[in-house]
Amino acid sequence: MIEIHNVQKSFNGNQVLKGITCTFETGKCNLLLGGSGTGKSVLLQCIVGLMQPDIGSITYDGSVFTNNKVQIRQEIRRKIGMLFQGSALFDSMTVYENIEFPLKMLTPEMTREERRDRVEFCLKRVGLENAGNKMPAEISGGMKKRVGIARAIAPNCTYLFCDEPNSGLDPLTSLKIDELIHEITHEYNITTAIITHDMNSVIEIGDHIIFLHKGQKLWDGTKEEILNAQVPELKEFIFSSSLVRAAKKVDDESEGGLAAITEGESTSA
Ligand SMILES: Nc1ncnc2c1ncn2[C@@H]1O[C@H](COP(=O)(O)OP(=O)(O)OP(=O)(O)O)[C@@H](O)[C@H]1O
Repeated sequence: MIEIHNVQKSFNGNQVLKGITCTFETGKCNLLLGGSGTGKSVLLQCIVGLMQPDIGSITYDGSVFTNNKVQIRQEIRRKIGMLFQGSALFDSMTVYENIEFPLKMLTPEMTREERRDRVEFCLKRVGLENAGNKMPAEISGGMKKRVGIARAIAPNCTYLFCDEPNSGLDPLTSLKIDELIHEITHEYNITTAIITHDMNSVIEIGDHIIFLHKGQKLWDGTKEEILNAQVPELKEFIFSSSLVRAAKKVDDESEGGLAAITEGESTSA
């Protein structure tokens, strides 16, 4: 579990994070939801140590991360896997080499054969067992995300951070990437945090959702609870989604629209 307590961050007098307190639960997809400019990326950067909060604390499974000794921060960092928005693969390396890269960096004690077994396992787990020799330029956006996921989990990460994993993908590919992240999270009991403003993802994989608005946490709960949340800013955000509006229309006209979605029946599409 990652515990975030009263995290504040300002830039030149502009307070971007106004005292965020929340938890990312173990073995769950924790979604950081909110509109543009609400501070999701800044919060994520503070959590992984790319940025220092002005005030507040971040604790990983009981180990304090903020302002702790370099060695302890490095130990925590080694357990973090990142899936970047644009996948951020190394263009000059093959898919195999991209996935092997963090193993070489983080686990120098592994033999070449052990690395090969791990890379092949991860490639298989993300459904790319035949793509190891391809270059990033030769594969689709969805495949690149899969490689990014394989690279993130290769060193057996305990924590997985995904920055808008669906950006640039068509709806069906987005759904498959969401499902893959969700499966891996539950299978390996990873604490996963996902930045998103996609209501589809909320409905598909939102085990725990944290809604940010103007640098504040206004609500958190599950995907089953979110449609009944009585927070005006959250309601406005939810019903700005055309998917939810369409489902509500069905709900109003008959039975089962929104309920059907929250029960996951939309995945059959
Ligand atoms: N390094 C920085 N220096 C100054 N201001 C920054 C910096 N990083 C972020 N900001 C500001 O912080 C605010 C929140 O930005 P952030 O990127 O966290 O939003 P977001 O919720 O992730 O938005 P989006 O969904 O559009 O990516 C913005 O006003 C942004 O301009």
